[in-house]
Amino acid sequence: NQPLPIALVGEAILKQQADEVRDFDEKLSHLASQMVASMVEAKGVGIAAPQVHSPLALFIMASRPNERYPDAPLMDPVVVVNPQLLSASAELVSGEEGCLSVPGQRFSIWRHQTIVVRYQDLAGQWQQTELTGFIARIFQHEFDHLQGITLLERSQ
Ligand SMILES: O=C(NO)N[C@@H](Cc1ccccc1)C(=O)O
Ligand SMILES: [Zn+2]
Repeated sequence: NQPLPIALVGEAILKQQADEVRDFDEKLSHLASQMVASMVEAKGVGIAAPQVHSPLALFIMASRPNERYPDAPLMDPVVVVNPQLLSASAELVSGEEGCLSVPGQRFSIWRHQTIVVRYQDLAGQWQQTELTGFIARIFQHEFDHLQGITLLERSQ
């Protein structure tokens, strides 16, 4: 799973609405593993398929403490397919975000503190869970990418 080139803000792929994933096959699993390799190489804690030039509704969340995010909570990497945002707290929280498509910059972004989400895993099984804090932040950031939105459109 060779790392893939990461699209930079301004490229059309980052402005598109991602397509629903329909085939839960080995190609999908291979793309997910290439995304993980690309994210790890870039020291990221998340990455969305459009960022590796694939307009699919698919992203990785993999919060872990590293030099870019020393306070990030540790979680097992999660592959999120065809995500839906079911509900979001009225409470918003401002926090620092980076984006692998906007290298070397940080932005203060408002996000919902808590969200309830539904998505499919690589086997196509539906999962539903509540996320909060930094992991909810990563989900919202990646979910934006699938709608063609980057943090530049969100920065206060
Ligand atoms: O660009 C991406 N993902 O799209 N990667 C971001 C993910 C992220 C999201 C929210 C807060 C911090 C970090 C990164 O810096 O690893
Ligand atoms: Zn991003």
